[in-house]
Amino acid sequence: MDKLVLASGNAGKLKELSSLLAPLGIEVLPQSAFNVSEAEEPHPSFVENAIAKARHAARATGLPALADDSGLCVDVLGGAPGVLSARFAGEPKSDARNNALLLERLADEPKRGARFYCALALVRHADDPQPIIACGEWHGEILEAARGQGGFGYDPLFLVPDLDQTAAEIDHSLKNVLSHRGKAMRQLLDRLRAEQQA
Ligand SMILES: O=P(O)(O)OP(=O)(O)OP(=O)(O)OC[C@H]1O[C@@H](n2cnc3c(O)ncnc32)[C@H](O)[C@@H]1O
Ligand SMILES: [Mg+2]
Repeated sequence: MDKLVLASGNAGKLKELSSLLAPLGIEVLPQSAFNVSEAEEPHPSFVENAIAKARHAARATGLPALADDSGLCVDVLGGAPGVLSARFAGEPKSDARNNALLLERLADEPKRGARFYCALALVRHADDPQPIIACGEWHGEILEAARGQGGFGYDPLFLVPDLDQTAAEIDHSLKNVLSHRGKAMRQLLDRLRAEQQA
């Protein structure tokens, strides 16, 4: 494998995924370079949606594809917004409206535990029967007001308790060390390396 398509249209994710993939030393191209349309994400689990997005991009490009399906799961909301995180406040997708709705749902709520979850799926071709799957979680708490300018999505509301900083206040490289996406990607890279050595 000397080339990989990143099956995502999210600029924040693309930036994080590209820097996490740098050690692999292969050419990584966003699906926008091939005009790949947005995939359907109809499934109830992150893993299923990640596989669907990876297959869609591989089918459209003829190249191996890596997809990320991720989201925020809030304990007291029974895991919502979960797989609906990107469209929590409806169409069109808006981080600002999603964050406002999350604050509204948690108004006067003392229990604010939450986690980010990331499922990565890599397919070598569209019908690959053995996708490489890796998942990661990042635990934190939802603040009552946004803090920080970095990151994307729900980062300004996601407090990392040990640091007393939000995911939007820590720098990009520290987020990649701690995050759901960073954890999942390190696992995926280990599996890929093991496969290359086998
Ligand atoms: O499907 P693609 O094209 O990859 O882009 P998307 O933004 O629609 O991505 P998802 O369907 O996986 O939805 C994930 C949403 O979860 C949120 N999210 C995921 N990872 C996050 C992170 O690291 N920081 C903040 N929010 C995150 C953010 O709102 C995303 O839009
Ligand atoms: Mg999506």
